[in-house]
Amino acid sequence: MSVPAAALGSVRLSRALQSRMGCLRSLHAAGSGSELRPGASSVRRNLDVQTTTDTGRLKTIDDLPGPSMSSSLYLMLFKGYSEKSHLMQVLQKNQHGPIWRSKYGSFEMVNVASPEFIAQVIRQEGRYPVRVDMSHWKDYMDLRGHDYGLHTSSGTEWYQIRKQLNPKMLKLGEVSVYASSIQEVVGDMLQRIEVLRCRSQDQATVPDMAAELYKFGFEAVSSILFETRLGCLQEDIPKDTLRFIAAVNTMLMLSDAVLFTPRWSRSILPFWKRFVQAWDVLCSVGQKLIDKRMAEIEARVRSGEPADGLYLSYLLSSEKLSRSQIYITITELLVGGVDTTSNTLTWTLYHLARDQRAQELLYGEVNSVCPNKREPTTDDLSRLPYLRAVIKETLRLYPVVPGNGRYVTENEVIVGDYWFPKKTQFHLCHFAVCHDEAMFPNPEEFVPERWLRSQTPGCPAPSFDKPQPYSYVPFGVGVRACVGKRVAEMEMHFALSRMMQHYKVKPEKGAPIVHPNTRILMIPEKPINLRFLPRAE
Ligand code: HEM
Repeated sequence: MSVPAAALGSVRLSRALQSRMGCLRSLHAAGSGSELRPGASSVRRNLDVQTTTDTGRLKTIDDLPGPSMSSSLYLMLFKGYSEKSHLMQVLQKNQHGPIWRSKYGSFEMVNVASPEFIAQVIRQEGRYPVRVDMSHWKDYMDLRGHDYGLHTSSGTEWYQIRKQLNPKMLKLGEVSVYASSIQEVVGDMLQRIEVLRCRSQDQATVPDMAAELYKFGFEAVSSILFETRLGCLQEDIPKDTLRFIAAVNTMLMLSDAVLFTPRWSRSILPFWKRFVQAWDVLCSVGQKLIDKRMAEIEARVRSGEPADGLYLSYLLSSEKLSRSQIYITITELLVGGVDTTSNTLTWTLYHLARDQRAQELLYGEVNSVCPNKREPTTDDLSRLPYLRAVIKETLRLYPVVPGNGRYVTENEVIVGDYWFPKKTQFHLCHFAVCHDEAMFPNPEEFVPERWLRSQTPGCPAPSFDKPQPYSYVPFGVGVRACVGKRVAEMEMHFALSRMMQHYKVKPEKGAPIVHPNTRILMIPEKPINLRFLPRAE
């Protein structure tokens, strides 16, 4: 399953993007050509960027290099890049340099693939940044009279929601209240791994780890957002939970198809109808869970008991968001928070299984901080630098959202010696930067040590320079960066440390090398089966 490009801001050079050109409204103000080319000095005022040109004049989008539409289509249709848009970033950066233009009919976008240029876009993104138009999600919300949530809203409306969510999602001290819920889910996942491996022929292999970790991701984030357990990790998953999972899947799967096809075709083609049905299930199950929790809180308050709770209780009790804003916000948080963490964990295990040296270093570190398989606490996590480095390195190799977007509406933007009018769509090519030899030596190798700043027992002394700012932004950057970052990290850190305590992970015999495909998120191109060998008590 994948999260829609627009939802996570992944503006891909792919089939999705070509098709999107018909759906996104024209991104440039009329006449963005040479008649708008300003003198450098007038535009540089108020802009926090350093730009110089030989002529003293800034260039425009028309001066940018870039592939023709036909050559991009050729790469995608005949050269196998349709699911490898992350590699297309690298290819086109090598061909055109760190800034280039892509044109698909009337849809244009500016790709930037250096830390400096990403920084320049972000510094000029404005107070209320927008990733990309989410018109198809908004159409659904409008159809049903729902409010817009975090992904869909913009301007002050987005800011009003985001302001309420940040304190309980991004403050380290605050997110530690979710630790026990996450640990409970991790415990269930370990039990499931045990059942699956014992059931396998060799008493070790768990097939398709991505699918198993998806269930973990769904359960973990739901346990925080809905303050309830959905049973995703049970042998018999409850019917309503299956409907819920299927609805998230269908909605995301159809999201691009709905965006690709013109509005007039919605009554003829099946996509829109099924998209609406999926959203309806998603919203109704979500709403049912929220209402149930609300009734429980009210009953506790009536009987004089404290209404302690996690995230939902906080939102409900703060009364800063309307009930309908809460419904949609929680649902959108869920949509953003499942396969991002589960795919990252899958890639982490894939690499550790193939790199026993790194796995043993990690095991040694976890074991020294939490001996005898003691469950790590949030305090322990701060004493596990190698654990954090392993996750960081995985997100460098496989930034699960490989390209981010900024549709800058508030400002004109200067990048390098180019000037862009308001309403320019930028594509921040994070994957290309993370795989740039100049930023990260031996970029294709899995080297967690490059993230260590102090000596870790058993590890070589750190010999890597601190990464350049903006060269590593897997959670996005700026005020619109991922709101679930801290929760995601906690989930991944607890899950990985406890898996290491209990098992040595190895690849299946003769396991193939698995490369990523980008279907909006970077997912394994084929199932990853792993052997779990219990560690001695
Ligand atoms: C490995 C895990 C994750 C990664 C790599 C990731 C990455 C991202 C990225 C790149 C963005 C776009 C940020 C930008 O535009 O600058 C984003 C946005 C978002 N993410 Fe995550 N994410 C992860 C986990 C989560 C989780 C667990 C949740 C929910 C609990 C979540 C909820 C969201 C939401 C709601 C947004 C939109 C924020 C807004 O528009 O204000 N993400 N994420």
